[in-house]
Amino acid sequence: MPFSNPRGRDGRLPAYDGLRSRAAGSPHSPDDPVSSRDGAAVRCDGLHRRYGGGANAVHALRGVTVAFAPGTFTAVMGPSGSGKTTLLHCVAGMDRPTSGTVWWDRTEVSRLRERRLARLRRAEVGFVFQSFNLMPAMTVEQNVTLPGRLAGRPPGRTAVHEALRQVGLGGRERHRPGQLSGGQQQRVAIARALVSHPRVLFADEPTGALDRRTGVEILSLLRAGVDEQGQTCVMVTHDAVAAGYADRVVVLADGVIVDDLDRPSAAAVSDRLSRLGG
Ligand SMILES: Nc1ncnc2c1ncn2[C@@H]1O[C@H](COP(=O)(O)OP(=O)(O)OP(=O)(O)O)[C@@H](O)[C@H]1O
Repeated sequence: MPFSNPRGRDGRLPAYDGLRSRAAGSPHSPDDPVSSRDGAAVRCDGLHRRYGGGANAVHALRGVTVAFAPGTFTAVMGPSGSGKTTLLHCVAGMDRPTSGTVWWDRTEVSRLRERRLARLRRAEVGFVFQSFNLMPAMTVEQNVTLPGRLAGRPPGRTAVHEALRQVGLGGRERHRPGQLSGGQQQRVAIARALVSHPRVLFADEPTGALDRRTGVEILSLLRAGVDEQGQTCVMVTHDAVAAGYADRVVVLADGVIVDDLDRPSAAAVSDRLSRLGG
């Protein structure tokens, strides 16, 4: 879905009011960067992911090494089937690489046993999906608290209300997802992802199911989280202009990184992708 160019003539992104007031309380604010072996919030080294075996094996990732610095917004792009979602799932601890390592700060998560990984993932990683993935029978408030409750660290009521207020949904705590628009549901998903102040927010095509205007609101919200809270965000997208909200664009093709672009224009991204056939 195409979006209008988010940057003004001065190259700046439009301001968004959401999330601003949480900056001071964030454990990952720009003044307090997450420390790690090399300063990265999350990194992976030599990541391979093979699905199946023998003649039917699919090599989705073929040696990906990439690090995401704290307080930055990265877009992951590439043709369909290039391994974007697989990379996101492996780095977010939702899938196991066949070989290679994934680090969150000083913890090598690719070595952790399932239970410990699940607990750490719920506490340290936020995930926003294209299809929102809310529980329809639960209220908005219950949806936002669910990952924390599963991790044994339920967020306080004040934190939940504050997170909802910051995504523009104050007063909707008792609504069910079915009573909200698509954009509002994605805002609930963002509040759910951010309420625990995750090390990294991963988003897989977060605007893919939304109209253009609503998509821009969601991208602005993600951008504001980076600018105002020092949130680290990694987003898979097919849209070059959506990628314009990011600081950096990592381009995948056939399971390897073929480009790593610093604040490219939408035109430069489109050109790179069209040369890849994406
Ligand atoms: N569970 C699976 N079993 C087998 N093959 C898979 C599985 N998941 C992904 N693949 C394959 O791995 C490759 C990479 O898939 P992936 O979904 O990561 O690509 P993508 O770049 O995110 O694609 P798209 O843009 O179409 O969503 C594809 O060839 C895909 O068919």
